[in-house]
Amino acid sequence: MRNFADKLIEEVSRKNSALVVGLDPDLEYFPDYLLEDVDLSSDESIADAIFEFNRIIIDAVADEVIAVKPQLAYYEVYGSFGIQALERTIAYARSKDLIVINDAKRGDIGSTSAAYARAYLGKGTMAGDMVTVNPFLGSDGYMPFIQAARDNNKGLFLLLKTSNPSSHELQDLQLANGKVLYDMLAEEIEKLAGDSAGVHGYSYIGAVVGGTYPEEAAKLRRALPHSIFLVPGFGIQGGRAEDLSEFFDDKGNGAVISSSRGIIYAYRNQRSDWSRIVESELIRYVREEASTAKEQINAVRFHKATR
Ligand SMILES: O=c1ccn([C@@H]2O[C@H](COP(=O)(O)O)[C@@H](O)[C@H]2O)c(=O)[nH]1
Repeated sequence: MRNFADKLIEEVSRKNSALVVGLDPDLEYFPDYLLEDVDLSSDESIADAIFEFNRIIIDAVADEVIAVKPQLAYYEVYGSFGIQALERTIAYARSKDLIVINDAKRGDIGSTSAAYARAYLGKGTMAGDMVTVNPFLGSDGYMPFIQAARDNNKGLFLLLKTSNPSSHELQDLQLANGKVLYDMLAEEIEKLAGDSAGVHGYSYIGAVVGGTYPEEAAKLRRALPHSIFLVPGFGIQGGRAEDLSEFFDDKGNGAVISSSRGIIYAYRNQRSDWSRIVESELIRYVREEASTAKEQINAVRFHKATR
């Protein structure tokens, strides 16, 4: 049966891109022209600037990426106006035929997870197509997301091996049965994903695997043949393009690579006077960076496929 992973894989193929752009809007890195008329004491005014920034980024990269990944923290910080900026961003991305992955990292006791799942995988204005889920409360914490994804033909990514430097502190813990925690979780995910594979062989139940951990990714790729990996950590966090082949399968499928700051603030690496750039320059730097990232990813994804 077709599922959301099929749609994701077909979009990667249609656009020849496995790149996701993260929308982590931070005023500190906005060019001056975007802040000229902003009242920095007003969350409403800031939220308008955030949406405007996102709109420009989406227009700049829409042909180069398959999805946007709003990081919810950057919207929640501005309260209800921030949430409105998120809702407008989601609607705008959808109008450009982009998949929306809400990076929410939600997870709670079952009843609360069910409410989160309705919010992010239901039909409301904050709902995207996929959501990141924290599975560390156990199966009653993540099953409501799986049910909601199945019922609404959407998808999710369970945190498995995250990109941050201290992810080993808990995720790599050796258990009494001799297994490592993330390997154990991978076994649980595969039981669910193996039963819900779509026509391209992948489930709508994916996993987050950090681009900073290619060795672990190689092992997890074998353990999870039915789960698409959402791979953050590429670029600014140190994940290297040449290591990304470990995240893909032999057909060049099975992973989407996310980059936030490296793309949306690309102008900061190009110009020491970046704060003074005008809109046409912002668009050019961001588009060029997205195009470069897409090509770098394609080089390794297809390299593995033909090896
Ligand atoms: O393991 C994880 C899970 C999520 N993230 C999120 O992705 C972006 C990364 O931003 P960059 O600017 O590309 O470093 C950010 O929103 C994180 O919260 C992650 O980095 N690692």
